[in-house]
Amino acid sequence: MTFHKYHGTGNDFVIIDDRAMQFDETDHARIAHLCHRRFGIGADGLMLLRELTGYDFEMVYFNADGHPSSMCGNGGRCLVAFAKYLGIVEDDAHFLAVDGPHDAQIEADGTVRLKMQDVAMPRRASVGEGDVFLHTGSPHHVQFLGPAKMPLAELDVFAAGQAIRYHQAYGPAGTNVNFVEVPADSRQPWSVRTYERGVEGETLSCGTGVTAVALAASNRGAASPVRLRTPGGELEVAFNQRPDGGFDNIWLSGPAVRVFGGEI
Ligand SMILES: N[C@H](CCC[C@H](N)C(=O)O)C(=O)O
Repeated sequence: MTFHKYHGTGNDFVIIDDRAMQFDETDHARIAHLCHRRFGIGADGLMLLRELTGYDFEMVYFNADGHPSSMCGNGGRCLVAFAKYLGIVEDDAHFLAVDGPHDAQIEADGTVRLKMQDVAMPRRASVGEGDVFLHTGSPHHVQFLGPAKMPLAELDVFAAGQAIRYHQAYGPAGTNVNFVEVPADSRQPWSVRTYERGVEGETLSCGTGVTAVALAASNRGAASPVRLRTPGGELEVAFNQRPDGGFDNIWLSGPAVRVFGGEI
């Protein structure tokens, strides 16, 4: 069976064209093995592209722990790029993911723009002074590091992220955790580092995470489109804020790169 390795600003994935429905999605141990950084191919997640009536394709997503999870923004962008690589789509895509339908556009330079589901108004997080929580297809806790706090580059994201991810306030499902450095000028990129649930560590970027950060930053002076700087590269989030404080017409944009392929 052929696999394809993609990354979107360093958030990386094993992708399989499973239109023939050959892959056993219940074999969580095998998925975790394929994502293992030493004993497998290595990835933050694995995705299956499958056929579905009424859509160009269906996105089936698993975290590196081998279990299915909520929406993956960078994964969705990579799967659209893969669908073009397969010749399934040209420059527009309409697919179904775990959180519902998504539209996407592929620009001439390869940038993939992914429309996200509407997002409710951010709510005060029940852990962390001043922290907020949003669900952007995946659950995200957002902590803005004020000037008095440690610089983002020096933060122990694993320890700080793990403590919030497993905090009782988030129950057994937990959450992803994003730490944000507020730029002096809100038009500059907002720097983000993310601890990802289901990877159980820091990823080089997180698409639904930077989406949560951009929307939360809109209440701190950021205006659409917001540029987000992650250790894996730069992403952009455009959005409309509704009168009720929620958000719609949300687009996550950035690169999606095919790295290599092989057989498993
Ligand atoms: N780990 C996330 C799913 C992947 C999110 C991330 N890779 C993205 O790009 O949105 C979760 O279990 O909620």
